[in-house]
Amino acid sequence: MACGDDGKLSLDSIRDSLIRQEDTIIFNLIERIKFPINPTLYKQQLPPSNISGSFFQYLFQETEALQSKVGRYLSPEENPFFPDNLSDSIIPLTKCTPVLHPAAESVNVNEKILDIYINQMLPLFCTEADDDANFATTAACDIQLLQALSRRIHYGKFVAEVKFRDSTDEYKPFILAQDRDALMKLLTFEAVEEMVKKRVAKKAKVFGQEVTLNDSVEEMKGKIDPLLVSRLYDEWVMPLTKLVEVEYLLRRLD
Ligand SMILES: O=C(O)C(=O)C[C@]1(C(=O)O)C=C[C@@H](O)C=C1
Repeated sequence: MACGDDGKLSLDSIRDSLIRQEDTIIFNLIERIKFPINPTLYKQQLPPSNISGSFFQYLFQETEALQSKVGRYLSPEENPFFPDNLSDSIIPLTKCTPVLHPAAESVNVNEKILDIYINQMLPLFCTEADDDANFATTAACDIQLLQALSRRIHYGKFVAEVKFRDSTDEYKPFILAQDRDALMKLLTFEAVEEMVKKRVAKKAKVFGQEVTLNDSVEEMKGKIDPLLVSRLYDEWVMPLTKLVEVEYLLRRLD
């Protein structure tokens, strides 16, 4: 959502952005699964070391701190994983009318995303082969992928805002009653979710194809299992997006 795009805010335009973000997530996944899990990266400090926490945490925190200095977290689309570790931006804030309610800043599910990523996603997508010692490169892929997942999931704030603006009378009573279940039901479109699952599986098949100059139409094993990508969206990406939507709506009238 670029600065000044408020007038173009519609459910269709927000969904178009979610569709484009699928490409980023799938390409980043393909990059990450070139490497095994590399568990040492997340578990222990690598010697010699005077850092606290895992090597991955260190790299991620330092990356965020640097990106924060150059304005990454001035964007309402970006949500930090380590908000307590950020430096002020040296880039001045662009003056544009905020699209989201100010309470949006307090909605951040990155702790959940990181936990699911390390403990459930990586074992599902990556081989458990021995560490290959490509720790820094693996972590760089992780950071890109986690930031893409986080951006997609927190886009739920924009989805919720547009749904609230389009159907204020329907949402308002449930927000006033702080009724999570009713909000969840109201914002859910099962047919859309089915389309998303099918589309990401198809994209995974196409993006993961081996491209050769040999014209014989031999089916080759793709770089990524399309069913796993569909499962990623079904079990984590869409439920977390909906959680963000509910959390945002609960605060929308504050
Ligand atoms: O497109 C929407 O309406 C959304 O809220 C996004 C989304 C998703 O995460 O893709 C989430 C909930 C809906 O049930 C359908 C799709």
